[in-house]
Amino acid sequence: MVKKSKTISKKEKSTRREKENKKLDELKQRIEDLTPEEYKTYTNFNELPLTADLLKGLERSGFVKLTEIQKLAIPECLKSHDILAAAKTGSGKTLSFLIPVVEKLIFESWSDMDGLGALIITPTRELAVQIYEVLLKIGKFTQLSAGLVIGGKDYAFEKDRVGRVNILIGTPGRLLQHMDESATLQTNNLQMLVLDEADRILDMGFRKTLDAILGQLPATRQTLLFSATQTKSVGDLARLSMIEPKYINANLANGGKGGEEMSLPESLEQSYVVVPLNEKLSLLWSFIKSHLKAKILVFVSSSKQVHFIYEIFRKLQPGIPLMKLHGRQKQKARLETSVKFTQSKNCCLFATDVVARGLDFPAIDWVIQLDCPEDVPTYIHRVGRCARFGRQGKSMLMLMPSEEEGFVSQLSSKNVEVKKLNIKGSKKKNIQPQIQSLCFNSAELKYLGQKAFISYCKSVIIQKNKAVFKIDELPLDLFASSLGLPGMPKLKLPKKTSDLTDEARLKLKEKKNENRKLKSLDNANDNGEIEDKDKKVRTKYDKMFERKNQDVLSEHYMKLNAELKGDEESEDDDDFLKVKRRVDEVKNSELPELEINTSKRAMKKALSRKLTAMGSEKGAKLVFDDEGKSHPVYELDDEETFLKQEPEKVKSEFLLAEREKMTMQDEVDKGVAKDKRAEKKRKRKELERHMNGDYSDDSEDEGPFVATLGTPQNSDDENDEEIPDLVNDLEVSDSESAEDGPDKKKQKKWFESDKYKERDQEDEGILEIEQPETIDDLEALTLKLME
Ligand SMILES: Nc1ncnc2c1ncn2[C@@H]1O[C@H](COP(=O)(O)OP(=O)(O)OP(=O)(O)O)[C@@H](O)[C@H]1O
Repeated sequence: MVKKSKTISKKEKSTRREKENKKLDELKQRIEDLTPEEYKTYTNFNELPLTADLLKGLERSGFVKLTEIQKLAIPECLKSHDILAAAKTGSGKTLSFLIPVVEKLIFESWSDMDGLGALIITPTRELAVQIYEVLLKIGKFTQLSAGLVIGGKDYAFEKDRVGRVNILIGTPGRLLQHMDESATLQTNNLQMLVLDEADRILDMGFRKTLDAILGQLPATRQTLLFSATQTKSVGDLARLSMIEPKYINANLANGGKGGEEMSLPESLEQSYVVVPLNEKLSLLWSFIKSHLKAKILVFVSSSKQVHFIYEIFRKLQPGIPLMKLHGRQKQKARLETSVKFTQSKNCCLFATDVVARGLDFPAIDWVIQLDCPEDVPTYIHRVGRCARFGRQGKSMLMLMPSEEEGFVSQLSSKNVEVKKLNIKGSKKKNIQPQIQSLCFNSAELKYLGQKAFISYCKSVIIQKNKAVFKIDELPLDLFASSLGLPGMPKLKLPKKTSDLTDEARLKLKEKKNENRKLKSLDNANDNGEIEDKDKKVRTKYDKMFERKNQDVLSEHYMKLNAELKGDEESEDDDDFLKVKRRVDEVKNSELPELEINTSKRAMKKALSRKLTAMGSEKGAKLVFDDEGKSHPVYELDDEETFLKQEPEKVKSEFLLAEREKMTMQDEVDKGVAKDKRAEKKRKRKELERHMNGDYSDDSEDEGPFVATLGTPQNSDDENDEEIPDLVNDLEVSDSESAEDGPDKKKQKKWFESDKYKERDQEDEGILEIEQPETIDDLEALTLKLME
């Protein structure tokens, strides 16, 4: 039997269109007539004058009741006002701007021909992904297309498609890159600009990039600014060309704690402890060990610290899954960690402030701040990662004695009351010896520790808030020991930390946020591809020698590197915080081994020898008497001097030092023995292979050395240093791109998977869609949304 296809006549079509237009006109009228008195009484989304397609998307996504900020902001945004909105963390700001964005374009009957209609800018990639996910869910039944400017696709692919989306979400650097480079991206028709976490985007670090973006947008657009901590700077508003903006503060409306602008959820329990810098890691360890069933988010100041703590704790095995997330990771790793952390019930994530803003991880039990945040807004955003949308959550801030007074008073001046906790001595376990032992046995860990030390010092020095951050009062030598370092890395600190001018600080922030890919586009070819002129295979050791701040690695490597580089000055531009160089001491005799043989195995052997040498007895120090005879130093001490040194103390110190040496030597011996066993095994296998007539090259086989020195993450993160901060590649899809794009196969396959089951629903052909888990999922979902 031939199925009759239902064709719609032209007349039917135009009647349908007329009906739709009539409905839209009615809605527009309702919006115009809507008064605050009226909308303040609303409780559900369906009371708002919203289009049926969007209401359906909201309902299917489980959004029924309005939150305070949604009730107040959505009607005013729909009325086309410029908006400055503030509301507590986790109170539903995302929907407050996404709903008006979608509605605005529907009211304007926006189509692919109209180009970019709305631009949503976020400070971090993870936040952009989250907003994109929410948009896909609620916009499922609309005809609009959306694009996400984030990692993984090649530039030419993006360039073609970026011009065909209606709503674009991204981070400032990558957006600007597309505005500058993609001819298809036309912004002159833009209706709406949204800055989520506006104060962060407007802050000094993003200033130049944002100004360049704003310069390309039409002034007639509507502008929405959302954050938990809002700017009211007149200068900022002028920069954004906002016209008589409406201030909406949901915190004041529902009487948040203290009626403050920066109030926090009532369900959040906040506390702080006072702990010296050198005891922080031990305290963190003890905390984690006593909360193995919790979901914990730990904030530290820098990527290097995250990396180091993660590696150390991983080796010490606390008994809870550990993760790390920071801006120097590859985009893929960042997204994978976000997904994993979202899904985990008990785990501990070490992160930088890249996670502090806007990210919505479900059910975090504890937010721990290992390092003091730069200001109160940052504190609020960090603790706001838990106790979201009515859930319970706890936070603990670690303050050093020198920070306590300053920061606690700054918190209370903003009505943020934090309870002081005293940790019982018995609850604390000192893990310094274990960290020292780990660093002693691993040059890589020691290197990470040194980098972590420098990054932390740098993060303190660049702070403006001198009532809290006082580098001169920190026990830096003890801190270095707590990171397992044999001594303090040699830092050249500015004479007075106040020497750092605002301009220097601004430069540093800008440098931190700058899109290195954008910068490198200067060297791009016509397709926008960046050509690596010196492309060659780089070994782990090449990377080691290419690292910035080489000097902290060890004197041995430092000397080698200086010689190899012909004593060039490093390009490290941290001119206020430089490590002193000692290149003059290099001897040629030290070079041949590395110059000639850099195969992995040879390097492993060399390092193993180095470790052995480090553990072995050093030559004894001798002094010479008048007759030229040598004696051990202690022999020549007279009794009086000897007694002055408190013999008992000297004896116990000597015994302790010897015991430590023996423990360390034992570890080294074990390592050497293991190496030898592995080498024997390799030789035996090689012999067997040769006997079987196999003479293939085996120079790249992985031996035990890799297992001792590095970790899979390490090698990743070495690359990370090279990776642009905002490597965001676009994932845009529309029906056309799905037909002809290179990813067609992949997308098709994705739709065939049982994740996205099509379900016939009488007249609508509704898609039942599970939560997307990967970027590919998202991409395909976008496609479906636009079909
Ligand atoms: N009306 C609603 N009904 C049910 N859940 C909601 C509603 N609005 C938001 N949520 C949920 O509340 C959580 C927090 O929302 P959202 O991320 O928008 O908060 P936010 O105010 O932007 O937080 P932050 O200041 O940290 O960025 C999300 O999981 C979201 O799905």
